[in-house]
Amino acid sequence: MPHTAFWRTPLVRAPRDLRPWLSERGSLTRRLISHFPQFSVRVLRQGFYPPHQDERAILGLTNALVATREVLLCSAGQAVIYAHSITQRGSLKRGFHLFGRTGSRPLGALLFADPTIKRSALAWRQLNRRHPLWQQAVAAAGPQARTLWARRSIFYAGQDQLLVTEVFLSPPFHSAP
Ligand SMILES: C=C(O[C@@H]1C=C(C(=O)O)C=C[C@H]1O)C(=O)O
Repeated sequence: MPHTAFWRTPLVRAPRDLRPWLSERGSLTRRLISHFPQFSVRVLRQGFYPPHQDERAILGLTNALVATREVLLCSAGQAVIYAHSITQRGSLKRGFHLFGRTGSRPLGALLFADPTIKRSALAWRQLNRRHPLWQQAVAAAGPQARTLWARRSIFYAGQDQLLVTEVFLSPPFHSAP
């Protein structure tokens, strides 16, 4: 299943101010650093967890646990993005060997520093409270708008794939709940 399955909401539906963020093909981390003061990465969890159902279909996974990294990207201590990234266990020994050792450095800085790593097209959707990513964002960052814009794409290092999903939080990207 392509990563765009169920993630086909046209960008014109997004608030105008949010569109440049949703469509940024360069590093989102870099864009955040240039727009928001005191950028930091708060690692929520990094380890082996079951993938979400749609992630399993996208990466052709079995029920096995996948290497998972969940972070809040913050400005002055305020969460602005919830990011959820997964890759297969074997990829930690190959294309994404740095994934397990990223720590509180932004993953984007590593991905975009390597010219051999390629990125797929971006895909977008609005998440509501039934979606596990909306629930995880709320659990990590506190009350949120009823729907949140999110985007996802796959990074490729040879045969290895890393699926990165970024959820834009409120504030500053959405009005209050
Ligand atoms: C993919 C990027 O990396 C960002 C940083 C992440 C992290 O540190 O885990 C995760 C997703 C992104 O928001 C990027 O900067 O575009």
